[in-house]
Amino acid sequence: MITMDDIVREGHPMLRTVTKEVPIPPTTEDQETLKEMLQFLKNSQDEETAEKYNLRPGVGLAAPQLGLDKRMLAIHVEDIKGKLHSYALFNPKIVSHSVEGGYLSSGEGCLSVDREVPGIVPRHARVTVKAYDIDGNQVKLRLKGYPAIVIQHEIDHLNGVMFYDHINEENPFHPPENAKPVD
Ligand SMILES: O=C(O)C[C@@H](Cc1ccccc1)[C@H](O)SCc1ccccc1
Ligand code: NI
Repeated sequence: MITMDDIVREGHPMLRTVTKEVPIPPTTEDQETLKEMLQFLKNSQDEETAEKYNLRPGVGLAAPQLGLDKRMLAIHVEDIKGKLHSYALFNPKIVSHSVEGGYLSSGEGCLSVDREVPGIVPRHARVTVKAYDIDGNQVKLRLKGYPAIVIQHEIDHLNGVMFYDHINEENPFHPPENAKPVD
């Protein structure tokens, strides 16, 4: 099982790498890894398991955070209406997005960053993502709200981008133009 020991931290070169597409159909090895990534998120959100294995709660995880040069990610997060968005994706791509921006008013964190970095992270309010599911089938997701923020955070990891790269240095809490808080 994946634990915090498997997650690379700031300074690791893979966190600043534009990662490689995964061959489709996926190999059994890549399928197993992606399944473990989703299971990590479920484990991290289960109080007993998280305490037993000292897991930080996570709503998303990208393969480069495990030191893997692969474009694959998992998200496991409820939206504001309580609908669960649980996805394990190969080669995700944002194919369109809203003009309107969105952000978490409390800012963001990262399992690969062992420090607080305060500030608003400007993102798109809504995104349409094309990807391949665990079986190698093409999927198209239209996400808004918190799930949209999470998948943008994870796709950033596939491109070597950290959440704090987006924070306004002069005024970290300046609300971005034409954007709304999603939480
Ligand atoms: O490091 C990661 O990629 C996982 C992040 C994902 C994240 C996405 C959007 C906004 C904040 C974080 C972790 O989930 S950070 C820990 C966490 C857990 C629950 C809720 C918010 C943050
Ligand atoms: Ni992160």
